[in-house]
Amino acid sequence: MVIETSGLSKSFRGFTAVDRVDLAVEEGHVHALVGPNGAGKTTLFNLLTGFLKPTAGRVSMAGHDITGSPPERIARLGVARSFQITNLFEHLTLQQHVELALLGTTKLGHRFWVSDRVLTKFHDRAGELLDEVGLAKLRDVPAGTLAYGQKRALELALALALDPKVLLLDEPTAGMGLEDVERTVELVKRVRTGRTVVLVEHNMSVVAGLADRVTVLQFGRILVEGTYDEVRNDSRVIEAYLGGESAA
Ligand SMILES: Nc1ncnc2c1ncn2[C@@H]1O[C@H](COP(=O)(O)OP(=O)(O)OP(=O)(O)O)[C@@H](O)[C@H]1O
Repeated sequence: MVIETSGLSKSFRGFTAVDRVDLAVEEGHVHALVGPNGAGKTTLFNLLTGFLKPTAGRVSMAGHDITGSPPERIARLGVARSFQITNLFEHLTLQQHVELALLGTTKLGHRFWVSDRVLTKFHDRAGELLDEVGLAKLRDVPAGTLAYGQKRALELALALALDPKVLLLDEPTAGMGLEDVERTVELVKRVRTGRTVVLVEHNMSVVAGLADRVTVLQFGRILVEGTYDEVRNDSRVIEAYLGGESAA
């Protein structure tokens, strides 16, 4: 197992958002976390990446106990995360974004100033990564001019620049139109090779198309786990979603 949690819990002022979760993610799998709004998916994600510290329980990543470790240490173990909320520099080009991400993976990234010559070294690799996410043609435009789906693709390129063993995707298709959703599914299929992917995803056709394994959360707990076909026909899952809708 590349990711394992045991009894993982997170409470906010007495409210338990993640409740004794035992999650096991197999190496090479695309593992989806689904569940109705407020089920605890994002909180669990934040616990896996170190953005939140658990109230109880343990997390291990690639055999290392990372319980309570800061995000930087977890990232150094080969874990990269693509954020739901884009955090790009409007005026930097796509090429510059990826070059800086690549630079960040080296010791040079800690220097305040780096020569153009050094940046040039990353030029080719950045081009390859942009090509991988379908943005090669737009390499010289400022990120601020990109459409929403393209910004998400750029974010993925920035995560891939870290060459992660584990890629965590937080609602990669949120806010996308059908065409971008389909493109993103194809993209994830391409970049999953040699990696483990954990994704939080609301769109069930995306989950169906990508996930080897699905964990359904409800009220912070694991409700059901299995393949997509197993969980989609499970009466508890149907109930959880219908219950969520009627309450909304
Ligand atoms: N920082 C926080 N302080 C207090 N409560 C929080 C905090 N973060 C999350 N919660 C609560 O924990 C519960 C789980 O939230 P979380 O965002 O993890 O759910 P989710 O499954 O990701 O939902 P969604 O699908 O709507 O994104 C919610 O009831 C939320 O209000």
